[in-house]
Amino acid sequence: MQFSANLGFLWKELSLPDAIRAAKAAGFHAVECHFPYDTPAAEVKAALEETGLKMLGLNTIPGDVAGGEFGLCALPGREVDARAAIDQAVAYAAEIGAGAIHVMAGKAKGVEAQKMFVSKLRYACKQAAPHGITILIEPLNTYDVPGYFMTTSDHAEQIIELVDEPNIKLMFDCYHMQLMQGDLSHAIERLLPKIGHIQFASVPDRGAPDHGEVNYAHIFKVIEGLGYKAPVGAEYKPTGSTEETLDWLKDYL
Ligand SMILES: O=C(O)C(=O)[C@@H](O)CO
Ligand SMILES: [Mg+2]
Repeated sequence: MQFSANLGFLWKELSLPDAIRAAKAAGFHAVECHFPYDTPAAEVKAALEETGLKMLGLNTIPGDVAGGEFGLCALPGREVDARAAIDQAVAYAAEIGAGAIHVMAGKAKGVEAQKMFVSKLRYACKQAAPHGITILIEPLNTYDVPGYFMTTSDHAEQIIELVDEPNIKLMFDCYHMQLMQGDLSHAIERLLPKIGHIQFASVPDRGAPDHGEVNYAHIFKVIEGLGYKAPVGAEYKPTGSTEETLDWLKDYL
């Protein structure tokens, strides 16, 4: 098994380049992040080159989070902002050699939101394809993000079918999926051909994967047994320092 450190949550107190270095020192095989845009891409690229780690993915901007937004690309009427968010993510990802972009839908419901999201995803796929970048969509749980457009893997599959582009995939976050639907082992097996990235955290507290209602030693065996080789994303919120939460990783180094 290989693991990616999600630097949106791990080593959050460090600058992004230093967080990349910390992930390398801890033994992670790759990194991923949420919103890298305050850090010049050249600095991130230099840290990736120095450590030899790949940035697996980043997100489109969430919009006005303090004002309740969490993504723009399914919001009817926000065409210009959504395209700008996608253009920004593609330019940044291309510069640092990132493999994927999570296009964040936002909080919206209904037919117009669905039309908006599908059309923005087609746009994102087309912009990303020349750079070899995958577009990811991620259902989020309704406890953490009430009102988010997409909350189940069934809905994500429907969107992927409607978009109908070769470079759109599902971000299967075990944390969200356990909260929304459970049955993780079967779901991962069934959805595997559509999965572009897997993430994990304990449930329900979104901590390290060594406690809570999901047995990740088992889930990692399932993933490995299915022949999934890409690094799986540790996207959890450390209590205290990140290093203190990494005992689980030592079993795989
Ligand atoms: O919240 C998550 O889970 C993510 O993976 C993020 O990309 C969205 O904030
Ligand atoms: Mg996630």
